Amino acid sequence: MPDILETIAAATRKRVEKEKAEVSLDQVKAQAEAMPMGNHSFYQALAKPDISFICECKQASPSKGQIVDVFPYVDIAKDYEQAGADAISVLTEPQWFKGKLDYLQEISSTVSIPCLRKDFTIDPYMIYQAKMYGASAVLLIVSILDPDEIKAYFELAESLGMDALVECHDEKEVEIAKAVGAKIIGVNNRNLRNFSVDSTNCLRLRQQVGTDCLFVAESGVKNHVDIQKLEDAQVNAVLIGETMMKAPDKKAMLERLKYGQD
Ligand SMILES: O=C(O)c1ccccc1NCC(=O)[C@H](O)[C@H](O)COP(=O)(O)O
Repeated sequence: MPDILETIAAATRKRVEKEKAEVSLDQVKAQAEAMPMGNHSFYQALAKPDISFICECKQASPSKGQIVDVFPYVDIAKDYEQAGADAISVLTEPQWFKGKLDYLQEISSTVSIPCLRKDFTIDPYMIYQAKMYGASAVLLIVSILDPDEIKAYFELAESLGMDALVECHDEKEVEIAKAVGAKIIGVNNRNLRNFSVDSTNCLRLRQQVGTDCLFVAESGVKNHVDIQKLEDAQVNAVLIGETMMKAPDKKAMLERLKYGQD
């Protein structure tokens, strides 16, 4: 029986085929290539000496179902920026995360910090779309791509002036990410096949990733103690979804995460 990740990847393949029938690859490619190189570097936003915060805009997820009922995504993104987020992750997957490419376009044209297109990239078409809709970076999940695809997609993103967050979950995937020359490696604490979250996963893989590339810790981050452990492990950035989405006051939550209770 296919697991959720395979199910989402298969649904994404179908979705992309439908989108290609509406707007051809040639059209998307021409539009993406005609766009200027972006002003907001995802890599630079994560490379500062202190830990960087990537705050996520998502209404739902497969593991949590509906996270928030009301989803004023542009206001949420503006709040993230004002609260001091370094980058914003925007879910564009429609079925399980209730995301949209339009959200990416509206958010990226409103804020002045880089936006990541958070989706299940399985086709170059999605990378051209990401550029068209204002992304500064795309997500490449190692477990749904083969190494040649990761390398080709990573190079395509760079040729369009974007970065790639190459996401891993275990040692084998980190080896693959390093071998293709990933410049930003994310380690997900969430096992995307069974939803279990182990907050020690990124700490365990920190050394293996090394310091030649940036390291992003993903999922399950709840409080200042979690952040302190990541800082101690010299993690460059942290990607936080549910905790930020559920916080009524984004600025207060980001301050609590950074500095602890006041
Ligand atoms: O979150 C899920 O249920 C999920 C299931 C299958 C594939 C991907 C999934 N989530 C993507 C993510 O990893 C998170 O959106 C991201 O890292 C933020 O996690 P969190 O802070 O725990 O919301």
